[in-house]
Amino acid sequence: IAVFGIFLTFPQWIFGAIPGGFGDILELARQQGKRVKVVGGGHSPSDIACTDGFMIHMEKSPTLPVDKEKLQVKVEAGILLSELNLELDKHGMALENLGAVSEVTAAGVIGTGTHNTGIEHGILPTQVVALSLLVASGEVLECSAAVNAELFGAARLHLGALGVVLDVTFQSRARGFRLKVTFPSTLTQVLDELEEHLRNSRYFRFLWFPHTENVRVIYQDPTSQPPRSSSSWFWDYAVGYHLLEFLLWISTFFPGLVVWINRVFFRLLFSSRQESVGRSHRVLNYECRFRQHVQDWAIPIGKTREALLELKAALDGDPGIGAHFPVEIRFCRRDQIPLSPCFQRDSCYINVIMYRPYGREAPWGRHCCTRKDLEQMFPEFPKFCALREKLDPDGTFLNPYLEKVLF
Ligand SMILES: Cc1cc2nc3c(=O)[nH]c(=O)nc-3n(C[C@H](O)[C@H](O)[C@H](O)COP(=O)(O)OP(=O)(O)OC[C@H]3O[C@@H](n4cnc5c(N)ncnc54)[C@H](O)[C@@H]3O)c2cc1C
Ligand SMILES: O=C1O[C@H]([C@@H](O)CO)C(O)=C1O
Repeated sequence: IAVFGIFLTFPQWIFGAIPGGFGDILELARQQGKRVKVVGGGHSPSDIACTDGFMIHMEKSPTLPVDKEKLQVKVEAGILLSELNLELDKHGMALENLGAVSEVTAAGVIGTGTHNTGIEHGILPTQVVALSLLVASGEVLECSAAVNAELFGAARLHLGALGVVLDVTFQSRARGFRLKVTFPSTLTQVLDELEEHLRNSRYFRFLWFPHTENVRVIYQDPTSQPPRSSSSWFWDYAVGYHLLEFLLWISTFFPGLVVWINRVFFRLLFSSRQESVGRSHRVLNYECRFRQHVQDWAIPIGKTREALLELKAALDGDPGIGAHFPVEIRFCRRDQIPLSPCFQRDSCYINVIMYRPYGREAPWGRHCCTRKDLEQMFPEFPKFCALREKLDPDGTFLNPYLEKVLF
């Protein structure tokens, strides 16, 4: 938490009652030469939301109007998706897609471009149809495809760099159930059958178990079937969480154990076909277990086979590396959001994890992308930077992370 920061936990409506609201904070920060960051659920596995200036935290915000005709809902920026899921459920609605966890906020998920999987679906920011943004000048700008369209595009994946998102309007869908089907395969087979899997399921992803050929295929599509569960506390938690954490902790002293953990746990927990039916948001969210480092890379979908076989060869070629399972492979449809990893191309996401059993540090590298790299990866990056500089010439919303990595 910032040393000099003011940790403001008032929901926006309190600030709305104070003349100027968040605008006063910007003014105060300006007078004290401080910068301002907004934190959502604090779930980004990086320093992107950190600051030594003022930190604004909006929470427990009520939802605003639901448009049942258009199936749209306007929410305050700080609402957790876990709260929104329940609110929408009351209205017979649900978000089209969600990341692995819902303890994240409406403005946070468009801060970093949260995604799940589904080649017919984009990343979560593509579900946003409007938002309002308090910019450094103190002005509140309404943004949508029709109003301030260029800023709307940039603000749908804003990195916390454009201002304070005050509210977000999501396009949702009718609520329903999803059938989750999981079954074993091999890396070679799933890569050979990739097109077929992408046709078989609109929400297809798979988990590869490093140092093995083993893969767990997952389909999680809407269904009219009634709810049924396949979970078992013993296998999912006693073995799949607590025993795994203990064995990974042992492996921090004996790294050669990781290969065996990947093999044995695949056999124990992931080598049979399973089916279950649950509420959409419950199936899309999943158990992420204990503390971990994560890096999620997006590549052109056509490079999926090449990238994974290269990753496998690198691991097989270096017996000193013990890579934890799973490497999670997901797919998202192209979009027109300037800083989206799916900008104008269908993408494959490769999510690499390294658990930290009982908090014990694990060997982990940070991504080393610089502005130069990002200008190559994101054609619209210079335009985003120019827009950011125009809106916030004094860098009020910057922090060391954004300056090091982006600007
Ligand atoms: C267990 C776990 C599982 C995850 N699973 C997935 C997954 O499946 N897919 C995926 O893509 N990601 C996943 N993530 C990453 C997560 O979805 C993103 O990091 C997301 O941005 C976190 O949302 P948050 O509300 O916690 O935002 P924070 O981390 O608090 O902030 C994210 C960014 O948004 C900015 N911000 C937040 N609120 C505002 C606001 N009101 N105005 C302006 N800027 C704001 C912050 O300054 C920061 O730059 C996971 C993370 C964890 C910890
Ligand atoms: O950051 C992330 O964390 C989860 C998962 O790796 C947690 O175990 C996920 O899918 C992300 O993109």
